[in-house]
Amino acid sequence: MDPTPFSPGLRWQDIADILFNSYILFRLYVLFRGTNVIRMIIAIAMLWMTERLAVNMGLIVTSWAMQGIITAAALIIIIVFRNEIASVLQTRDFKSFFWGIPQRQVRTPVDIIVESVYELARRKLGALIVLPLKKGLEAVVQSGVVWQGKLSREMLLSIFWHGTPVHDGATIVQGDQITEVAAILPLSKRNDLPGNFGTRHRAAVGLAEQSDALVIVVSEERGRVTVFQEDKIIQINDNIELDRILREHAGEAADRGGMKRQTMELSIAAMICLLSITGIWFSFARGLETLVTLEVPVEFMNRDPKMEIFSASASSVSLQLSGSGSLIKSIRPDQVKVKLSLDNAVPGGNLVPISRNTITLPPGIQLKQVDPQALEVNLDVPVQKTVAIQAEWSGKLPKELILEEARLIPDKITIVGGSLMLKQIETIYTEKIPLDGITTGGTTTVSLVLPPSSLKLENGAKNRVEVVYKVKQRPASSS
Ligand SMILES: Nc1ncnc2c1ncn2[C@@H]1O[C@H](COP(=O)(O)OP(=O)(O)OP(=O)(O)O)[C@@H](O)[C@H]1O
Repeated sequence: MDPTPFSPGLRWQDIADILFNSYILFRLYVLFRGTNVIRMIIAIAMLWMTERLAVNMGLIVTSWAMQGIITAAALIIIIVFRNEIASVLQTRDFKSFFWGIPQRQVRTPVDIIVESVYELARRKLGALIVLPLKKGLEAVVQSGVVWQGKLSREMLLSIFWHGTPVHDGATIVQGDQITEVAAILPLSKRNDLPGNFGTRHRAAVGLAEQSDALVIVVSEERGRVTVFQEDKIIQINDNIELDRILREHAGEAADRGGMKRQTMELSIAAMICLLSITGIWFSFARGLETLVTLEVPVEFMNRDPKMEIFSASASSVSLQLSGSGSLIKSIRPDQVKVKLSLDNAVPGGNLVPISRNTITLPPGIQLKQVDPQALEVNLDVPVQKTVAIQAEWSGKLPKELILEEARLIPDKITIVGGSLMLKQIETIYTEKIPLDGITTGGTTTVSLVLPPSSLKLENGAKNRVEVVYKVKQRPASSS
């Protein structure tokens, strides 16, 4: 099939690659949407794009600085938002990582809060309850104790009971969950606050000023309930009024998750994920084509177990590969393999071709050239043979002497090699023993010469023989 102009040579694996990674990115977005983490991730993605642009334009210092900022920002995300990340991960079940759209706002059980607040007021237990809306609170609230518990009247009463170690500070309620307790809120610096407002009330005013959260205070001294929203301070007269205000706040939160709005938001997010991954994929897999030559060792497979490889014309081959610069740079040696099958090999010489399907390459890398294109591989059945050893003399004795006798110890040796090779070998020679300079008999120790390197001596046999020789005066008649 002729590939489209947009996607020259795009394989089904490439499409699967893009779709799979886009889906993973989309799932991350779904998990973290609405939190500050996602805003930071988007900021990092934009920095990364700027960095790529700077690299392409050759802006050395900008790209270098961007890289540093990206690394620092990634660390900052993990450190600053560790509670938010933990709370997202802990409140989701395994299935929701891969499927489904978690409701961003589970409706806050207003009646439970109203009932608990009035019970706290009746018992004169001081309380500070925060109901966040859209903005994350990490930047303004000093995190207290992460608390993953379903909201209930009993839970709220026990948190603010004096004997509890976490009764100091604020409790944060998200949807139907208590997510944090003993949190420290920023104190307001306003100087027009009523005289009876101590630090609890001042902390409530401070948070309401700096976020869109609604804060409820139960006064320990007077048992009064006050609600703080933006710069408003609402003295609550009865539970009906509190119920109304909380419902308005919860309704606003739920509205933000309206179906139409949500579908629109998720469709745009899915689109952006798909476009980003496609962009990354193309810049990664289809960047400027780069060539590289690798020397790869050859692996032989499927050899008849009775036979051995006695020699091969090369132990490695040179592969010329092409692909995008980033893919070429990321090749690991274990990803490139040349595996030659010897299942049709016969004893003796075999010409084994190195074709494309004997070479394993990482995805996205193309083979341009192989050198050599075939290997001469010598296989044979290994056998043993005992052969005679002969001394190899070189040079000449002084004129008046002749070699009377030469004895080798041992005079036979067992060698191991391919049956075809051994058929032709009856004698093994010593290395050259120079005759020049010999004037008397003697003994010398010399090595053996094993002609083809594939021949070996039997296990334990020494590669040296002793040569005992005698010389005598040449008879006058033979000179
Ligand atoms: N910055 C803060 N963040 C969260 N909670 C705080 C903060 N400052 C004080 N608190 C809470 O307020 C309590 C002290 O309340 P304090 O009596 O000073 O305030 P108040 O406004 O007079 O309240 P109350 O009417 O209940 O006495 C502390 O024990 C603590 O639980």
